[in-house]
Amino acid sequence: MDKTHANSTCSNRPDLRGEINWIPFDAAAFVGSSLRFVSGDPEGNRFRVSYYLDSTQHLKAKVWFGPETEGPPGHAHGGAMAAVVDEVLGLAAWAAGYSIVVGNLSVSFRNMLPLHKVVSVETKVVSAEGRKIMVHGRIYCEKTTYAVGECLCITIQPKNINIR
Ligand SMILES: CCCCCCCCCCCCCCCC(=O)SCCNC(=O)CCNC(=O)[C@H](O)C(C)(C)COP(=O)(O)OP(=O)(O)OC[C@H]1O[C@@H](n2cnc3c(N)ncnc32)[C@H](O)[C@@H]1OP(=O)(O)O
Repeated sequence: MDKTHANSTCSNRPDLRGEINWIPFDAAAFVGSSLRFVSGDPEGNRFRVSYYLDSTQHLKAKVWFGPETEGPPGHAHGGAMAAVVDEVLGLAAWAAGYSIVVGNLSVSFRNMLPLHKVVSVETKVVSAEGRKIMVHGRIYCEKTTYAVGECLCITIQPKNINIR
């Protein structure tokens, strides 16, 4: 699949191509292969995820919510959306150069997310004060916002985590 061409439509097929000027970001090469819960099964029926950096170096993701993310009939479980926000916003801090774990995560669910939908996740590191890195982001497709997240990340010593 060519991930370099624009795709701004809300297809029901898991087309995870990025938008114009997004550059593929290899999360496993960057932080190791431990991120299996959300992005570790690219052929599975839970999530399928592709990561990118946009032209301003902010981390973006295209995420397909498969049938195994179901909560309300036909729609994604809130925990599934929260898991995506947790991973993508945490990874955004890593991509910005901070070795972190997530200390506190706030997720506001704004619209029900239909299963089989490809959505985008945008992120922004909004502050860095001492060990506290604040990352904001949201899950959206075109004009619809499904969830908004605020993620307080705490820096750790890299030796406290083993990369696999
Ligand atoms: C070499 C590379 C390895 C690579 C490796 C790959 C990793 C690849 C990652 C990919 C991207 C991640 C994607 C998934 C992200 C997760 O899901 S991470 C998993 C979920 N999170 C956790 O399990 C974290 C569990 N919590 C902890 O381990 C510890 O509480 C923490 C967060 C490390 C903090 O503990 P601590 O180091 O003892 O620090 P502590 O002195 O308590 O707090 C430091 C400061 O932070 C504040 N703080 C701490 N926790 C909180 C909180 N929950 N709320 C508010 N403030 C807090 C404190 O108030 C304190 O503030 P100040 O007093 O300095 O003003």
